[in-house]
This record gives sequence, structure tokens and C-alpha cells, in this order.
Amino acid sequence: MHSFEVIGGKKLTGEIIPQGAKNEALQIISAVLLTPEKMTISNIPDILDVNLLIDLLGEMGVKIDRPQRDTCIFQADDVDVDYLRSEAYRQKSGRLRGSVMLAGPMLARYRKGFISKPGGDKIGRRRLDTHIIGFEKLGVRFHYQQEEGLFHLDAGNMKGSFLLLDEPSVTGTANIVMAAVMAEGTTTIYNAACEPYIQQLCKMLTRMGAQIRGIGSNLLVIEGVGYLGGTQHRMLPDMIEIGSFIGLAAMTQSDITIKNTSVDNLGIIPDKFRQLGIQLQLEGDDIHVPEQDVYEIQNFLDGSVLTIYDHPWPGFTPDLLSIVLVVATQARGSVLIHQKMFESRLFFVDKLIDMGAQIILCDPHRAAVIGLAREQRLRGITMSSPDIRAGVALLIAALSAEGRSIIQNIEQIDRGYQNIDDRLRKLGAQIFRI
Ligand SMILES: CC(=O)N[C@H]1[C@@H](OP(=O)(O)OP(=O)(O)OC[C@H]2O[C@@H](n3ccc(=O)[nH]c3=O)[C@H](O)[C@@H]2O)O[C@H](CO)[C@@H](O)[C@@H]1O
Ligand SMILES: C=C(OP(=O)(O)O)C(=O)O
Repeated sequence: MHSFEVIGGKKLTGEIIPQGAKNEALQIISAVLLTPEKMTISNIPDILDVNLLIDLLGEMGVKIDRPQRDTCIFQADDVDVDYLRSEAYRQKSGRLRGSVMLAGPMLARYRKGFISKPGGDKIGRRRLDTHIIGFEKLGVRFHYQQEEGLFHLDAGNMKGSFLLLDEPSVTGTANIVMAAVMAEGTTTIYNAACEPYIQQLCKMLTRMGAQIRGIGSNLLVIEGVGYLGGTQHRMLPDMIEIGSFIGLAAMTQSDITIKNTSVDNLGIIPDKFRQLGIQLQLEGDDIHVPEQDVYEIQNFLDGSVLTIYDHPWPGFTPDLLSIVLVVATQARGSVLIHQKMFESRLFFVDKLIDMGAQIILCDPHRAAVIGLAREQRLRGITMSSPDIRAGVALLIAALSAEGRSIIQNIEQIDRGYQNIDDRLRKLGAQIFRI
């Protein structure tokens, strides 16, 4: 188990390029199972979760050529369907959330699928009802085998249908779309997730020969086709990494330019940081965060205290709330952070409180932050990273703090941030892997 040693309090400067998007990569790489033809995927982030998924595909018999670290050519022309029942599959897939999205393409192509308890962040209940009920509406039969901890899915003859999802689940929508593109007839998915990563998946599937209308909306209409061919696809930059870098720059009083951010795909993210008083300058597709002494949290128009909460796209992503929370600890003013989707994602605030932050954890979903307006610095401490985004929030806190911090359990951070220590050192950060 590695840790990061961080000597805080240093201002950073320079340019940083965001990695390809983790959560897009997990969808796109699962989709290569839909065709026996070659799929060339680029801008793949070199991170634990994505590499695990690529390994899983390799073990299923998918041919993988990796001419560059960020590019893979996949060919799923000889897949071992039964591998998904093996103990090895259960072990590996249990380490990442994204593995659940192998089921949709497997059902489409082989009419069979298995879902074991997927991994991912332990941030509260993460149910799979939307996935399973969605498949069921397409005619898939399922049974849960308790001893194996495995959902067995059997598609027989999958038929398009009308689906009103009980919630716009991101991986659930991706899974159902990937199953429906090769089901017979028309599938209508209402209350679908519609974030840029789902849009990217749908656009790629269309290039492969799928027929999908309504891309970008919460109403997708899919006409099933009998065959999909190969294509090329490039991942968007990771919007959560971009948000994390904005927060990092503000909190450490740094001057950072985040390159090639695909601003049009960031939705409301820049505005949420602006509500915290952070200046952002858009320079083409780059975001420049200039050095700022104090940033002041805005109130709502009626003068009441700002609340920042998560909401399905185009609302604010839950994956950036931990970052917003940590950044608010050094702002002038107060904000209520309301994490509606996940029930165990705010508990890391006890570490920020130990560092000197003023936070009241009202309940598992809400934390009130009273900003210190830089009148008092946070103090470095030893802490452990509970999940991927809390891990980066703690890293940002440590980089801004007085003195030395140790962050343990950094495998959580490595799940989603590529060589973060090297990249931050290039900006002048004192961070060491120990
Ligand atoms: C691999 C991947 O892509 N992971 C992302 C994906 O996870 P994932 O697809 O697992 O998340 P879901 O969209 O299914 O839902 C996340 C949680 O929010 C709850 N929920 C969801 C929608 C809603 O309207 N109300 C509600 O309460 C769900 O019950 C669940 O507990 O989407 C999440 C929500 O953006 C992100 O945090 C994860 O990073
Ligand atoms: C919760 C996240 O990831 P996962 O769904 O892979 O656990 C995340 O990326 O913030």
C-alpha cells in the first residue's frame, strides 16, 4: 500500500492536460464486445480501473493491441462467454464499477450475460435495479444465484420495448442502450441519463451502424439492427479531473491553465466554481485559473446562503461535490453542500475538520462549510483516502496546508487519476509517493 507525502503551502504554476475521461472509457471499452471487427480507441486514461477492464476483456479472449499507452485496438472475434462465470472474473470485476457494463453488449451479441457484485467507490448503496429491470423489459430472464453472488441473464429473443427508467442511472442507461441496439424492433428509453459520456457512446454506436435518435436528451429511441461494425473513437477529456484542477488552483492560490478542456461538454461545472467566487478565464478550449487572493462565495439572489447539490446531467455531477466542499473551506462566506445521490460520501470531512476547517456535518447528506477566507491555513496531518474523489479533495487540502501531510490508501486516487503525483510535481507541487 502506497501513500503520498505532501509538503503543503506552495503555489503552483503552469499548464496541465486533462486525461481521457474515466467514466466514458468504461462505457466505450465495454462496447467493443458488440462487434467482431476492429475498434480503435484513443485518449484512454492510464488508470487502474480502466486497465483492469482492458485486462478483463483480454481474459475473455478479446485481441488487444496497444500501440501507444493511450490507444488500443480491440477485436472481439472469438470471445469466451463462459469466462464471465469464472472465479477469476468475479474477483476482477469486483474491483471496479465499470465491469457491470459488460452485460449489455454480451446480451446483444451472445444473448447471455452475467453480473457479479461490481466494485467501485464504497459511497453508499449502489443498486442495480435500473439495469436488471431494463433488461427484463427487453425480454431478458434473470435469476440471482446467491452462492455465486451472480446474476445470470438469458436473452433468448430480445425484443424492443418502452422503458421508463425509475432513475436516470448512468451505467444503467449505457447498459440498456448497448443491449437494445441489437434487439429486435424499437426500444424507447425515457428518463435516460444524457451526459456527454452517454452521448459519446451513442455517437460511437451510430458510427458502428446502430440507429439511435434523441442523443443528448432523456428520450432515446433505438431501432435494433442485426450487425454492428468496427470504428474509431476518441475519448473526451475527463470533466471530473478538470473540475479537480480548478479547485486545486483556487485552493493553493496558483496560476494554472488547463488545456483542451472541451468546454462545450462541461455543462454547469465552470458556473458552480464561479459561484464559489473563483475566477475562470476561457481561452479558446483552455481554462485559465489566475492566482487569486480570496474568493468569495456568492449568495442566492434573495440573499440566502448558497447550496450546491448534485443532480443528474445537465445538473451538477456528484463526483465533484467533494472537491467543491474542500475548496469552500478557504473561501470567504458559507455554503451548504448537499450530496443527494450517495449517502456515505461526506464522511471524509472529519479529516478536514482535523486539519482546521470549519465544517458542520448536518447529516450523511449535508455539510455546512464556513470558509476561513485564508485568515487561517489548514494544518498538515496523516489521513487515509476513503474514496476516489474524497482522496483528491484531501490531496488538494494537503497541498494548500501548512506543513507535511501523509495520505494513505492512494490506490483509491490511482483508480481515477493518471500519474497524478508526476503531473502535479511538474506544476511545482511537493508530492512524493512513499
Ligand atoms: C463508472 C461510472 O460511470 N460511475 C459513475 C456513475 O455511477 P452509476 O452509474 O453507478 O450511478 P447511477 O447513475 O446509477 O446512480 C448513482 C446513485 O445516485 C442515485 N440516484 C441516481 C439518479 C437520481 O436521479 N437519483 C438518485 O438518487 C442512485 O440511486 C445511485 O445510488 O454515475 C454516478 C452518478 O453520476 C457517478 O457518481 C459515478 O462516478
Ligand atoms: C464514483 C466514482 O467512480 P465509480 O463509479 O467507478 O466507483 C467516481 O468516478 O467518482
